[in-house]
Amino acid sequence: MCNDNNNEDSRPVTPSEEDCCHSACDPCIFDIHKKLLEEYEKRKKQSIKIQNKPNILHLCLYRNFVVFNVQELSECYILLVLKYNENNCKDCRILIDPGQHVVLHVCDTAKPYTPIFFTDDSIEFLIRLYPNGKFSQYIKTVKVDDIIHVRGPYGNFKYENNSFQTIVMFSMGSGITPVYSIAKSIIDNELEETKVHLIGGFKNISHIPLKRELQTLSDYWNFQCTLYISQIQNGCNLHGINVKSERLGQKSIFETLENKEASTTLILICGTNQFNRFVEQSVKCMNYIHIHVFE
Ligand SMILES: Cc1cc2nc3c(=O)[nH]c(=O)nc-3n(C[C@H](O)[C@H](O)[C@H](O)COP(=O)(O)OP(=O)(O)OC[C@H]3O[C@@H](n4cnc5c(N)ncnc54)[C@H](O)[C@@H]3O)c2cc1C
Repeated sequence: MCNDNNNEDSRPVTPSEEDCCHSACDPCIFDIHKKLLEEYEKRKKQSIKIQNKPNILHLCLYRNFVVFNVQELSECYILLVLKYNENNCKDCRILIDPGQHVVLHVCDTAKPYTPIFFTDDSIEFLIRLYPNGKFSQYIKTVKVDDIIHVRGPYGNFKYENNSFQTIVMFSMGSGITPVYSIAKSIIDNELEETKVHLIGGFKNISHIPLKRELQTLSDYWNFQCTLYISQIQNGCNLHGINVKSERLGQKSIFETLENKEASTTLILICGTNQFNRFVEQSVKCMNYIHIHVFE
C-alpha cells in the first residue's frame, strides 16, 4: 500500500505493479501515491524552513573536512569523500544545490570542484588527474584523516521542478560533474516528469567516469545517456548507454536536438571554454534560448 506506516513524516512508499488492480480506478493507487508524495514534499520543505538548519559550509570561511575515502577510479579519475567531524555545529548540515561547486584548499593551492553527491555531513567529488596538475596530483597523495579546507557553495544555476519538458546536457570530460548531479536529483525525484538526456564526450573508454552510476540512471524511464568516444579501439558495450565511436561535434548536436521543441527544452553545457563556446553557438543557431553554461 502507499502508506502503511501512518506516519506523516515518512516518505510514502511507492506502490508496486501488483498493488494496482488494472481496472482503471479513479483515482488509481498511483494517483493517490503521487498526491501523498506532493503533500510529503511540501511538508518536508516547510519543515526545512522551520528548522532553518544553518549550512556547515560558509561562502567566505574555510571549514575543515577530513578525508573519509580516497579511491583511484581509473588512470585519470579519483573519487574523494570528505567528512565534517567538528562538534561545534551539531545542528548544521551541508546544503548545496545540484550543479553548484565549492572551493577545495590544501597547502597553498585552491581549486573549484563540483560535488557529485552529498549527505548532511559528507561530500563526494570526482577529480580528474592531470599529469602536471598542481591540485590533482596533490590529491593523489592524500590519505584518510588528512584535512582539506572547503568553502562555498557557489554557482547561480537554479532549477525549478518540472519547469521544462526536456533537459539536454552536453558535457566534456570532468564537465560531467555538475550535469550528473543535476540529472541524479531530477531522476531521484518521483514527482519529476522532465526527460533528461545526458551527453558526454571523452577521449577513450578509460576516461569515462561514473559508468555504473550512469547505467543505474539509465534504468529510469526519463533518463537517456549517450557517450561520444573519439579514440575508441575495440568497440564498447555499456548496458543501457548509447556509446558512439566519434567526436561530439556539430552533427551529433544537430541529431540530438533536431526533433526537440526549443521552447520547452533546457540546454546545459559544461566542458572546456572552447567546447562551451562551440556548443553554445551551435544550439543558438538551432533557435534554442534556454541555455546555461557552467564555467
Ligand atoms: C566551477 C568549476 C567546477 C569544477 N569542477 C570540477 C570537478 O568536479 N572535477 C574536476 O576534475 N575538475 C573540476 N574543475 C576543474 C578544476 O578546478 C581544476 O581546474 C582542475 O582539476 C585542474 O587543476 P590542477 O591544479 O590539477 O591543474 P593545473 O595545475 O591548474 O593545470 C596543470 C596542467 O593540467 C592541464 N589541465 C588543467 N585543467 C585542464 C582542463 N580543464 N582541460 C585540459 N587540461 C587541463 C593543463 O595541461 C595544465 O597546464 C572545475 C572547474 C570549475 C571552474
